Amino acid sequence: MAGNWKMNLDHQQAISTVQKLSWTLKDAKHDYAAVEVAVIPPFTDLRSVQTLVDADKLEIVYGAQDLSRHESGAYTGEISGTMLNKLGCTYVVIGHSERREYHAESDDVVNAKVRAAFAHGLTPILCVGEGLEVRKAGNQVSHTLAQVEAALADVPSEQIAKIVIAYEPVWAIGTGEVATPDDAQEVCGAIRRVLGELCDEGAAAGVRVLYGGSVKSGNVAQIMAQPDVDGALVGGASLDPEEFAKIARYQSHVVA
Ligand SMILES: O=C(CO)COP(=O)(O)O
Repeated sequence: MAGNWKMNLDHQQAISTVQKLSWTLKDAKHDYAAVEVAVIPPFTDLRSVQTLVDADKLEIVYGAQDLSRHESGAYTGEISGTMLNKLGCTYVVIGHSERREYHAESDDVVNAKVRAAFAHGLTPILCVGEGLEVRKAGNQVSHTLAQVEAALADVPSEQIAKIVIAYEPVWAIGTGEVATPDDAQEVCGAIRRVLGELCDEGAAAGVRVLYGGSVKSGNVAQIMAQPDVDGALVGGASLDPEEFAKIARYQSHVVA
């Protein structure tokens, strides 16, 4: 379960949020081996989160929301994979729809960033998903698979086996309009099939495919019950540590 904070919470708020998340999960005796918990704060929070996680030996992992495709140099405002690695990041979100839309990130840029992440020992959380027009036309599967294939062009199969893919239908992000469990399964299942073609079926079975878009504690269990949904990339609901802890603990509130 990964919490994408987007442009919310400064470094002081980050410390109290991660502390509360960790206490809540500790009280509930959360099994981190069963459900990994990651936070994805803004760049300016990462050093504070690293210091807290290291000092208190927390099992929560963390990552960044973007990285530069470049190694170093005259790229004002950009952050390299080397820098994120040094901050102890496990993950980096790549190709979020907000970056594709507001920063004109093309599939080529996304592909270069995926390769840069792997080159620096970071696990990409590659975001893909269709907008409303594509969904209305019924082309969500072909659109999303084309994004996956473009993002993974020339990425070696050993690396593809380690990637995390987040299917985030754009019309479900921040709208309260959650995709139905069947909608999520349709595209997540198709993503896994194409991963099987790009590496092999065994490796594809082990890739974590997440769903993202208006996930809350009240709807996460039905989505997680789908065979090809392995986790969630949570936006708004991850800003509240108690709510995010409930999402991570979805197994404890499944009604049998
Ligand atoms: O974009 C998302 C996560 O990356 C989803 O955001 P919301 O959970 O706020 O809809």
